[in-house]
Amino acid sequence: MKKMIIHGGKRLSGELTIGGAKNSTVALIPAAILADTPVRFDTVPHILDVHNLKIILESMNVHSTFENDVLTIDPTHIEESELPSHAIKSLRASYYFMGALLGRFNRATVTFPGGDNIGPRPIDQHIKGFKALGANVVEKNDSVFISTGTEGLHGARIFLDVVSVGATINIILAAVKAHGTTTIENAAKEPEIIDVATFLNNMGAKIRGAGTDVIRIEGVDSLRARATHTIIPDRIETGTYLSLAAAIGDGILLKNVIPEHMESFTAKMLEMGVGLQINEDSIYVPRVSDLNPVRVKTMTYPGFATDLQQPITPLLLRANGNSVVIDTIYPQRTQHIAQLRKMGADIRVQDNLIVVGHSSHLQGAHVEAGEIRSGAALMIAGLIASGTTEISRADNILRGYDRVIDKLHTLGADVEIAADEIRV
Ligand SMILES: CC(=O)N[C@H]1[C@@H](OP(=O)(O)OP(=O)(O)OC[C@H]2O[C@@H](n3ccc(=O)[nH]c3=O)[C@H](O)[C@@H]2O)O[C@H](CO)[C@@H](O)[C@@H]1O
Ligand SMILES: C=C(OP(=O)(O)O)C(=O)O
Repeated sequence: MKKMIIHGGKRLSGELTIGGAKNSTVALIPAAILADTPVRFDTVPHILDVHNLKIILESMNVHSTFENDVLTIDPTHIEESELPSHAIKSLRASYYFMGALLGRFNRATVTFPGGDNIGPRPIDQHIKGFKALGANVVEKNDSVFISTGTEGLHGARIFLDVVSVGATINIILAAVKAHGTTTIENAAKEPEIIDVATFLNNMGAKIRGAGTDVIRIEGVDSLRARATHTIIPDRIETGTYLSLAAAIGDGILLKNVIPEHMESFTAKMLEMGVGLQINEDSIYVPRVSDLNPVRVKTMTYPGFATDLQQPITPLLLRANGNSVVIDTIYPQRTQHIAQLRKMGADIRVQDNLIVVGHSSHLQGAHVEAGEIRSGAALMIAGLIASGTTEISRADNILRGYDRVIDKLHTLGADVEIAADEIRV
């Protein structure tokens, strides 16, 4: 494990370019094994999740190369094999190998995924979808065994009881080569789902309605890549830097942004009084003086993303009054609270709400990144704080933030990654 060391209190300025979306990338890489040709992705983020997905691919004799933001994957010699449980456990999205292997081989054995510790994360809707497509699913000894008879998967109508990004994508991956038509109702609408559907459609898949709550998939026999797929910009990385820029910036320009994906977040910042300049594919954040407190309630897309409730918190600490945060997706996603309090933040849980009060001074401290987005919140708080902040378990940040140290240096931050002390 690594630690992030921040010497805070410096105003930051300049410009940076947002990377490809982590939550698209971690679905696109498993989706690549459905292809009968090599595939290429551009603007791939340099994150630990990609590194671990490459290890999983390699275990199946799927070679990949990653150079200059371009990831090339050759699944033409894929072999069924036992997937490395350490890599599978390192990220949540390894569950996409269930749908992708099922689509490719009509069977899959995958260890239960790992990922962020943000409260219960069942996968019952994924399993319900696989079963509806005709698969037999057995959960045993921390693994999920999925198989079909010789006839393979067939199309089905699936109504999701819970709106789930992962279940929606996993069912698409399984259904894309199934016999007949699959309909997913009450599907999730996140932009990353459209990105995955676009990639598959450009290879010959027939997926309609991605981005709405009804998705129709007509199964096809073969998928062949014809062009490089450019991954959409990461809206969570964008929101994190927007928060950082408003909290401690003297003028910061974020490039490679899709402003339509950011509306719930930018609307909240405008409500706070941040004079954002929103352009076609960039957003400029000027220096901010007074900030209004706001209420943040996380919802499925296009609502305010759960993955941004922690990154916006350091900005809420600067508002002139009490803000309130309610996470309806992951109510237990509160690891940042105790850590921010160590830095002198006025943040507490009250009647199931997170109340964030005005905190005029933050002091550097030893804190722990229990998960990716609490890590992002601590990183911003550390940049604001006087003195030195050491964030242990910083791998949780590196898991999903593209070249974060380089990007912070571009803005003038004093930050580095170091090996954490060995624990016995
Ligand atoms: C790799 C990836 O894309 N991760 C994102 C994805 O996670 P992930 O796809 O795992 O999250 P889901 O959209 O599935 O979860 C949404 C809600 O549904 C519940 N649920 C989900 C599946 C299921 O079978 N049963 C069930 O009850 C979950 O507990 C949660 O309360 O969407 C989350 C919600 O936007 C984000 O925080 C994650 O960053
Ligand atoms: C929860 C997240 O990631 P994952 O689903 O990969 O654990 C996140 O990106 O905030």
